Amino acid sequence: MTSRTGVKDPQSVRPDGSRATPFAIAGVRTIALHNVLTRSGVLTEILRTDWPELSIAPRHVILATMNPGGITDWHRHRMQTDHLVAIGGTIKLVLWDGREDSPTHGAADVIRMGVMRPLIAIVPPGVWHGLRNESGVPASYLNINDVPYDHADPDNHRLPADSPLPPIAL
Ligand SMILES: Cc1cn([C@H]2C[C@H](O)[C@@H](COP(=O)(O)OP(=O)(O)O[C@H]3O[C@H](C)C(=O)[C@H](O)[C@H]3O)O2)c(=O)[nH]c1=O
Repeated sequence: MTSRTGVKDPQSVRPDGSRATPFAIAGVRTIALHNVLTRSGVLTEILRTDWPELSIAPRHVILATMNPGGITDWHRHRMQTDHLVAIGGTIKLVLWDGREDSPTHGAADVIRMGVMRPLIAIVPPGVWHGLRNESGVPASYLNINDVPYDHADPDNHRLPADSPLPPIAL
């Protein structure tokens, strides 16, 4: 209930800036990336196959650019595990667990992605997800995954961006 004193903030981050709470959806996680200041600018390692946190063999990489305010459909994959990395602009990634056999079925999460605090957001198969470009400029991301895209039989199932089914808005 809202009182005249307002609603107190819960803890959202730890003193080191990491998330204070685990993700609600089983299997959703992030890998922190690190910017290195160089003589000429900034350098960021995006992915190394010798990282122990990496649980896929990367086999397909796409670069996608979203227009300012652009939004994708809700979609999910049967086989591929998306590894999403924002490389320009600010992107809101919204996730909803549609896996009937999941212990967190119905749960939702939000991950904000941008180059200021780079990360890999990992989306397991079966988890509905959609992206919104929250910045006023084009926003780009890489999707690194483990199943080469099949043009004749795409591993994509969709709901409209404004579907009333998810418990959370894109
Ligand atoms: C993924 C892909 C797509 N395409 C073609 C097929 C369509 O004509 C067009 C757009 O693809 P799609 O409608 O799948 O794009 P989004 O809905 O933005 O979704 C994409 O970005 C989100 C975050 C995802 O997780 C998907 O894996 C990825 O498909 O590019 C290709 O030619 N090659 C490819 O590898």
